[in-house]
Amino acid sequence: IKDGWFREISDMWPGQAMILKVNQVLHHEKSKYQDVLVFESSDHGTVLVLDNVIQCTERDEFSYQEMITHLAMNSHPNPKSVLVIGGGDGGVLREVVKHESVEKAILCDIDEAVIRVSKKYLPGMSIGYQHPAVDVHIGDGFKFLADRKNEFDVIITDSSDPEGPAESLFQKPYFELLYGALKEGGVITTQAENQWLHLPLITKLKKDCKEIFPVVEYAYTTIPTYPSGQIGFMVCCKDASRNVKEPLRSWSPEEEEKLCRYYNKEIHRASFVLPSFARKFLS
Ligand SMILES: NCCCCCc1nc2ccccc2[nH]1
Repeated sequence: IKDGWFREISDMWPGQAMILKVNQVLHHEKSKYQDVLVFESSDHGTVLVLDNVIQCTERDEFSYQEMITHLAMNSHPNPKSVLVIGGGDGGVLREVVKHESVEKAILCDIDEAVIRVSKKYLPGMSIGYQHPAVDVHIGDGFKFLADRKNEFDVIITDSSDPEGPAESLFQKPYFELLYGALKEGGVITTQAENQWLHLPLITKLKKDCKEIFPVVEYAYTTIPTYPSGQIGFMVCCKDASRNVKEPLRSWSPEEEEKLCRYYNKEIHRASFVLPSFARKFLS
């Protein structure tokens, strides 16, 4: 932080940077895995930063949390057991428990510092931890999945970027583990980066997933404080007949209004519609 501004400079998005005005640093520590920073911004609420990369801001986190969650949950007929890998802020859990069918929601994040800090400084997201169906496991998601077979209806990988502790969550062996941990008809979503910045990575990711899952589709959401203002998801299903581009279940318009600020059944469909420069690599 210099002269009261935070700059998100990274070689993952060369030559560009999001810059946010800092009112006050609330917390800064070196955890076992990464540098953890929380600051009060002038206009985007409280901001969580891991290794100098913005993970979420109070102003726009709902876009990402709702889409990564409901694209999966509403593509499943009756999700009862759900696993979240990463997502230590608790925002995805907050979204998962909006579905009455959920009987068990487990969150596995490698870094206890992210959970601790989110509970203290991000109450609007960490509220997800309070639900009775929720269990928390601190550890490597990769290892957690290795001995779980045929256990989950939905698995959401809310990871940070490939540079850092989440590196293994972007490689084919991880998707093999996801496939094995899912029950039949299971659905996954993963944080799958930005089509303007990471098209080769996303293309490789889709190729790897298609060698494992019969249904693989890339969708994206708009989120102003992520690099280039949007981020995508890989949505996969074990059931070859499932069309994940259409919500299998949906709330009424009134319920949608009450429950979500970004997700709705129309944007579920729209989020899979890609610009031509990306579609030709991701069809
Ligand atoms: N450069 C885009 C980064 C996307 C990060 C998504 C995200 N936000 C998170 C917050 C807490 C823990 C894990 C998280 N994963």
